[in-house]
Amino acid sequence: MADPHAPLVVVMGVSGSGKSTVGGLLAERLGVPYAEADDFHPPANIAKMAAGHPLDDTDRAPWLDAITDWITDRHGEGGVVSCSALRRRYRDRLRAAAPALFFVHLDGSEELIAARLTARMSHFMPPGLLRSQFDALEPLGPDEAGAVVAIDGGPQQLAERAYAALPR
Ligand SMILES: Nc1ncnc2c1ncn2[C@@H]1O[C@H](COP(=O)(O)OP(=O)(O)O)[C@@H](O)[C@H]1O
Ligand SMILES: O=C(O)[C@H](O)[C@@H](O)[C@H](O)[C@H](O)COP(=O)(O)O
Repeated sequence: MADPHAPLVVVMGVSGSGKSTVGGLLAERLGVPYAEADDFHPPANIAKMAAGHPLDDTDRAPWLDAITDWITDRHGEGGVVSCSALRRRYRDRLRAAAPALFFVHLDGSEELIAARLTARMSHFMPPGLLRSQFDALEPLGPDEAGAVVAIDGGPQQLAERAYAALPR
């Protein structure tokens, strides 16, 4: 039976902030399924980013729709999805699928994230797009259910910080 208290969490932040790493560990800790937002992009979006161009709202629409469907399916069952969710209106869209959706924003300096991105191997996202991600980023508003987690620390430590930040 569905657990009405099963947490449904979006791990958000700019490219390279650690969403996939921390999201996977958090899902394990919670014992709920994990989804990687990059898997929801149409191939054209991946090609555009790989070619060094930031996505716009039109590109992101089908991607957000697909993530919204995943969240709708997990509503009442719990789950963790990594998704940059940079703009408030993107988060509003995701939240419409599950009003109790909780956002964990992985927050760190551009310098630290650029260093991690540059070291990351075999990924389509060029580090040169990081500035555009910070430009698009709208931090969580005071009326949004969520928490900011600082990314200075190892993956397990950050997953514990994220876990501790979830509503009880
Ligand atoms: N807490 C951390 N400490 C050091 N390196 C990290 C940490 N979290 C993630 N990384 C590394 O930084 C890079 C970006 O992390 P990733 O999870 O892919 O970020 P995102 O999903 O937000 O793009 C990867 O190479 C990952 O192994
Ligand atoms: O909306 C966007 O501009 C993209 O979705 C972007 O935010 C996302 O971060 C990329 O898919 C790169 O993937 P990583 O975040 O895993 O680097």
